[in-house]
Amino acid sequence: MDGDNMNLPRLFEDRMRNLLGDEYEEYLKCYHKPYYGGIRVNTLKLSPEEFENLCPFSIKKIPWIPNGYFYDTNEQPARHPYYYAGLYYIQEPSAMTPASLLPVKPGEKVLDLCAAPGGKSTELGAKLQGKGLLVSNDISNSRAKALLKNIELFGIKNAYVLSESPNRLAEHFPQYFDKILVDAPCSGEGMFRKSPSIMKNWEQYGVDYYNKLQKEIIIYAAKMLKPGGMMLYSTCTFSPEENEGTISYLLEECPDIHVVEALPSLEERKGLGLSYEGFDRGRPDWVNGPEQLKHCIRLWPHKISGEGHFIALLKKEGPSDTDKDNSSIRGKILDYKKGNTLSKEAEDFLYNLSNWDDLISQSRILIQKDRVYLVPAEFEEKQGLRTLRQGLFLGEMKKNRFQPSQALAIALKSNQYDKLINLSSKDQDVIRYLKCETLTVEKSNEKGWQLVCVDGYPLGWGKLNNNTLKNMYLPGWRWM
Ligand SMILES: C[S@@+](CC[C@H](N)C(=O)[O-])C[C@H]1O[C@@H](n2cnc3c(N)ncnc32)[C@H](O)[C@@H]1O
Repeated sequence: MDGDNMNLPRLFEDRMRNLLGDEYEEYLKCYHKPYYGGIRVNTLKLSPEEFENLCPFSIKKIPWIPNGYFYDTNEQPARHPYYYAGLYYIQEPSAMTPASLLPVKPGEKVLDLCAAPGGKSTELGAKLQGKGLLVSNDISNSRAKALLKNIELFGIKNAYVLSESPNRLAEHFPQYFDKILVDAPCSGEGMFRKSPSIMKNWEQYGVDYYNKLQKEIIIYAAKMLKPGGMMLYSTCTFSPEENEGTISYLLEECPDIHVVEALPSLEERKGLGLSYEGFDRGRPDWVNGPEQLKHCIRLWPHKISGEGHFIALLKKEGPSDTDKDNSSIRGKILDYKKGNTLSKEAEDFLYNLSNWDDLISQSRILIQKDRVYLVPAEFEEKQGLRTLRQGLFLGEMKKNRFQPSQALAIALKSNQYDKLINLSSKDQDVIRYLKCETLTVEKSNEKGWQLVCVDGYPLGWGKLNNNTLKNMYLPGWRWM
């Protein structure tokens, strides 16, 4: 068996043969197997059990991800209204592993340094359950826009989306974060099967180019980690230089950081109903590095049902904060610019949402010009950072009207707003709504803003006048 019909770079083949020895033939067979599609449930909106009952596709549990499923790749989960309701993220199964193994607790300050398009940030945000702070960053502004959309679609309220270089962030956030994820740019060897075009990039830049970048990034990340904090480094590549090599470099530069065990104990696994069968360990011998690299995790496509990943969980020495749930922080109306206050219409709209008190007990209101935001109470405003989003954009005050935002609609639960238009996912009107068309509805006596839902999950706003629903769905998100 060989990978010839994949046209793998010759140098890559030689390197892999060298690394894998007897296993190399097994590894090559993967290039002739179908791709594994994965769906990860958004636990901000529903539980895995609720999703299993609702799911219109045939799915099977991913053994190592509590909220992850394989789906039949003949199906198109991105072409379903539930996708537009933010009920799940479509993600390759091994790429679900890093965020699932970083032990994030509600109330913590979490950084995702290389976050776009958000595959891991959306899970970190879900783990925070609306409490604490998520800073999601990507150096690329265009990629950060895709990240922003996914953060909003997931209904994450307590996120800042930034587009900065790691060194600028490190200047602003010294020893600030409880948890950091560094899903580093890499040579992408684990992506060759799914996206053969990545091979050209590999040949052009090579392993050394990325390794230099990774070493820079991980040192800046280490500077932003609190004593006692934890950082998870991951790549989707196999080369030892970019994996054990980067971690070995970090351990030398930062002697207060150590690799720790990332997988739950056998007993915990049983309790959680999870299995890590096929997971391999890091290889200190490949980089002449310290024994602790054995705690790293290697996912190989010939050993698990996924494309492959490298993961290292790291801890900085120092006391860990055990209970971070900061629900005691009381909310207050915070107006950064004196003289700007909520209009009566905005106040009426927002204070009439059920559980509004709960929302602002974790957050503060920020008004900038006519735009109203709910920002995490934990965050101190940082001047001069390229910011795509600060907390949850609630809406805009326009003369004597308040226009609620798409982000607010999708962050709400249907029981938080009393004027609902709830469509069935089988009703063609759902697609018409998502295509931004005007709908005719039977409800005629409730003028004004309506929250349009699919099977009880919010999609966006509409404005009702008699039987006509003016479509207020965000045009940039519409069904194409
Ligand atoms: C592997 S991808 C991240 C994927 C993302 N974590 C996810 O799960 O959707 C790596 C990201 O690093 C970003 N990147 C590239 N160079 C960087 C740098 N010098 N500093 C920070 N991020 C960088 C890229 O724009 C890219 O989005």
